[in-house]
Amino acid sequence: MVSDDFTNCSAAFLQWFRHLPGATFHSSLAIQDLRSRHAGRGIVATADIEGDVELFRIPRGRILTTENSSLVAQWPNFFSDILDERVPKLVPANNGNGSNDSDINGAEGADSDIEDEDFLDHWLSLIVTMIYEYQLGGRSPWSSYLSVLPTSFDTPMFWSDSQLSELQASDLRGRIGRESADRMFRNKLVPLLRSKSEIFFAEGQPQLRDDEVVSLAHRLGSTIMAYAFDLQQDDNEEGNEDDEWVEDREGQMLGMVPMADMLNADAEFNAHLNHEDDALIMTSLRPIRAGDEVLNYYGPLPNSDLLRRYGYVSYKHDVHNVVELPWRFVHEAVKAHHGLSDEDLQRALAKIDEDELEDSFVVEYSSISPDPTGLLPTVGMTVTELPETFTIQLKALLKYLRKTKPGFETHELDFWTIADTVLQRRIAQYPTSIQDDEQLFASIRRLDAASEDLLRKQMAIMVRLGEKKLLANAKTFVEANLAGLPSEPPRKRVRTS
Ligand SMILES: C[S@@+](CC[C@H](N)C(=O)[O-])C[C@H]1O[C@@H](n2cnc3c(N)ncnc32)[C@H](O)[C@@H]1O
Repeated sequence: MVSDDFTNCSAAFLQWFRHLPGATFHSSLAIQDLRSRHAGRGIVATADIEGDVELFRIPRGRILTTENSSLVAQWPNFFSDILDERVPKLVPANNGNGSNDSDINGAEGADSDIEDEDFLDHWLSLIVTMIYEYQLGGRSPWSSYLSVLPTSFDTPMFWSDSQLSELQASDLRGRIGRESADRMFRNKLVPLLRSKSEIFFAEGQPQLRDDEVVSLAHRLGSTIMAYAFDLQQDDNEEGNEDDEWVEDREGQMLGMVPMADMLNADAEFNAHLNHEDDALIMTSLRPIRAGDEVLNYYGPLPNSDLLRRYGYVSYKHDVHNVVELPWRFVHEAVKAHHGLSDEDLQRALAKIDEDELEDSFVVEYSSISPDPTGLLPTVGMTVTELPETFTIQLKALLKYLRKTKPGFETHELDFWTIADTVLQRRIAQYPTSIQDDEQLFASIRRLDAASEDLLRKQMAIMVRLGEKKLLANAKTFVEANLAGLPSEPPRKRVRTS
C-alpha cells in the first residue's frame, strides 16, 4: 500500500485515539481511504461483528467542545463576549423551506440550524474554539484529530455560480447563506479575535491575515455543520413516542466527537451513537459483515439538505425529498381558473388572518422511517396526500371568495384542478425534464468523476431530478383524484323557500 499524508494522518489519528484514557476501538474495525468514491475516510469492519456490540467509546472529556478547551481559562468572559457579537440571522429572510413538522431535519428545521439563535451561539463558540486549537498547532490536545478534518468541501457554499445554476429551480439555491456568514466573519469575528490577539495570534502562532481568518472560519463553520454532534441528547428522549429515529447532529450543545465523526452515513445505517453520562458509545444496530462500511444516520434529510450540509447525495435519501409550492402560485392559479381580478382575490385574502398563512407548502412522499436496526422498509415512494396546509389555505381562500364575491361557486373539481395547475407551474420552473436529466446523468457518469466540476454537476442533477420525480408523483396523485370526479360540477341548488 502506498503511504501518503492521508494514510499517515489516519494512522496517527487512530493511534492517538487508542491511547486516550477511557477510549475503546473494536479490534475488527479499520479506518479506510474511501476517496475513490468521494467519501473521504470511513470505518469498515475487517471481520464480522454482531449486533448490539460496542464499536468504540469516546470519554466526554475528550470531545472537542468550548468547555473542554483551555480557551475559556484564558478568556473568562468568552461566552458573554460571543453573545455580544452574534448576528441573529445568518441566512437571508424568507428562505425557509416551508413547514415540515417531522423534526429538526424537516425542511424548516434544516434551515433553522443557522437561523436559530441558540444554535448560532454554539456554532460560533465552537468555530472560535477550533480556531484557537488550530492556532495552538502541535500543542493542542486534539492536534492529531484536527489533522484528519477536511480542508475543502463540496457543499454548495463553495460552488461557483455556474455550478449553482445546475440546481435549477431547487429551493436549495435560496438557502445557502454564504454572503451573510461571510459578512459576520469579516465584521464581527475578525475584530473579536484581533481584540484577543495575545490568545489567537501570539508569538510563535501563525500570523493570519484577515482574509485567512475568514476562510478558516468558513472552513471550520462547514466542518461543524457536517461533523459536530448534539451533546445534550438524552437517549431516553431520543426516539419520540413512535420510536422514530432522530438526527443527532444538530442541537444546542455542539461538540466535535473524534472517531464518531469518521463514520459516513446513509438513510439505511448500521450503527448509532448512544449518549451516556461519562462517554459516548457507538454501537452496532445489527450484524455487520467483514468488508461492510459502518454507517451512521444524519436524519431523514432530503438530498438537497444532505448536499447543503454534508456535500454529498445518496439515492437512499430520495425517499425524504421535499419541494415547496409557493402560496403565490395558488393565487395565480385561482385567479386564472375562476377568471378573477386582483381585487377579487385581495378582498377574500383580507378575510384570512395573515399571521396564520404559510408562504409555501412542502410536498413530500408518504413517510417512510428506518426500523430499529436502521433498515428502510421496501415500499415504493408515493405521494398520498397534498400538504395539509395547502389544502387548508386553498379551501379557506375559496370559502372567502364565495363570501365576498356574489355568485362565486366552487366544487371539488375546482380544488383539484387548481392543485394540478400549481404543480404544473412548479414543474415548469425547472428548465429540463426528467427524461433530459436522466439522459444527461447517464452520459456524464461515464466521464471522469475525479473532476470536481463534474462531481458537483452530478450531485446537482441528482437533487433536481429527485425533486422533479417527487413533483411528477404528486401530479399523478392529483390527476388520479381528478379522474375520480364527475367532469361536470353538480347543478346549482335552487332555493325552494
Ligand atoms: C462526519 S464526516 C464522515 C467522515 C468523512 N468521510 C471524513 O473523511 O472525514 C461527514 C462527511 O463525510 C462525507 N460523507 C458522509 N457520508 C457519506 C456518504 N454516504 N457518501 C459520500 N460521502 C459521505 C461527506 O463529505 C460529509 O460531509
